[in-house]
Amino acid sequence: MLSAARMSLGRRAFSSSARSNVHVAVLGAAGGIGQPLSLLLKQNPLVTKLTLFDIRGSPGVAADLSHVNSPAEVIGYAPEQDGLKKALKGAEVIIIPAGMPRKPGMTRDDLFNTNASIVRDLAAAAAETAPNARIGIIANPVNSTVPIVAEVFKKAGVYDPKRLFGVTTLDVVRSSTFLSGLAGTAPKDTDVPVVGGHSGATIVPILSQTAEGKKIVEAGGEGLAALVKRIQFGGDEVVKAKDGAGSATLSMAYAGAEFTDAILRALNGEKDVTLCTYVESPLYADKGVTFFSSPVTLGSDGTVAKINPVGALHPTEEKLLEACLPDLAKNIAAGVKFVEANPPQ
Ligand SMILES: NC(=O)C1=CN([C@@H]2O[C@H](COP(=O)(O)OP(=O)(O)OC[C@H]3O[C@@H](n4cnc5c(N)ncnc54)[C@H](O)[C@@H]3O)[C@@H](O)[C@H]2O)C=CC1
Ligand SMILES: O=C([O-])CC(=O)C(=O)O
Repeated sequence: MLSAARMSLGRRAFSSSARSNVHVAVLGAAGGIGQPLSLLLKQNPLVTKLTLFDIRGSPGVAADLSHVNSPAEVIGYAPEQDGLKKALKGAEVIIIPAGMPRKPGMTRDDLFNTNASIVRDLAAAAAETAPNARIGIIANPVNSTVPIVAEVFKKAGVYDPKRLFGVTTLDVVRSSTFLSGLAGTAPKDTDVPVVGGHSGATIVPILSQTAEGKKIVEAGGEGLAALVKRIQFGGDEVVKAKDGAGSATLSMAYAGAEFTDAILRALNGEKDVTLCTYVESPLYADKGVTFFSSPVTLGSDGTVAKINPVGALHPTEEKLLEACLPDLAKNIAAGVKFVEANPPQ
């Protein structure tokens, strides 16, 4: 079993010996997630340069953020005059929240038609201009958009699976919040690994691997079912409450900042930084699930060093995992097929 530090939540270790040259690019920076995420990254002392790109509004967001008195230089680029390339040039970490959010009644897969091509085109630009960057994909449906980026990078001949991540941190954040709320524990001490993918039944919280969660799993019944459902459908809860105005933005920005911070900390020399993230994975590849989220340990270059297995599961969690795999395999295949049929121009 892995240590409780696996999700790295609430454990910001800002070192005074921070590497002084980490350039982070945010694509989709003027959106509901992009703006607060960029604000949180501007506050991170491990970031020294922050470039913001969006099809609209990023120069304004950058001007605003540049008045915050933290070290990171912030520059916003519009699509004109090769703005995307300029935003990507020299980027070591690229975070992509560009894309349409859900409205009530939609599934994440309903976003595929719009977001697949947005992510494909941004990935093609990244493959050309910043092929060695670490890339975190927030845009939904994550289960498919991450394989899309992989296929685009393969076509460009620059794919390194160790550098590509799907951001599933919000599922870990939600699990920590919901479980600690029930157990009366401190959220920062309540780390729940969440494995699988990022939509409905593909989200598999492993509650039994925490002391508080184990009690709930062993008690079973409606209490367990309600907690698992809330974690798996936390996104729907926000979509419904926002009533047509989008999906989770602030909690996602927080989660995206935590995800990015994990990469920055690994780059800054912190050892054994481990977090659940959706990566190309051998764990269930024999079932067609070539991408899977499990606890991943980062190396000193902020890339995947070790993909850890899911660990011991309670029988109810084994069932959740069984239900996850076929859906995930379909979502991955859809992403691969999309790039085959619609290669980047
Ligand atoms: N991974 C996760 O856990 C989560 C993922 N999401 C997803 O994140 C995405 C963004 O959500 P929001 O920020 O709420 O949406 P939003 O609509 O507020 O912002 C999206 C931004 O992307 C920009 N954009 C669109 N096409 C672009 C392109 N080709 N290049 C650059 N920028 C482009 C838009 O101009 C807009 O500013 C959605 O797909 C949503 O489903 C949302 C919450 C959690
Ligand atoms: O639910 C959505 O569409 C946005 C999302 O991925 C989440 O909040 O987990």
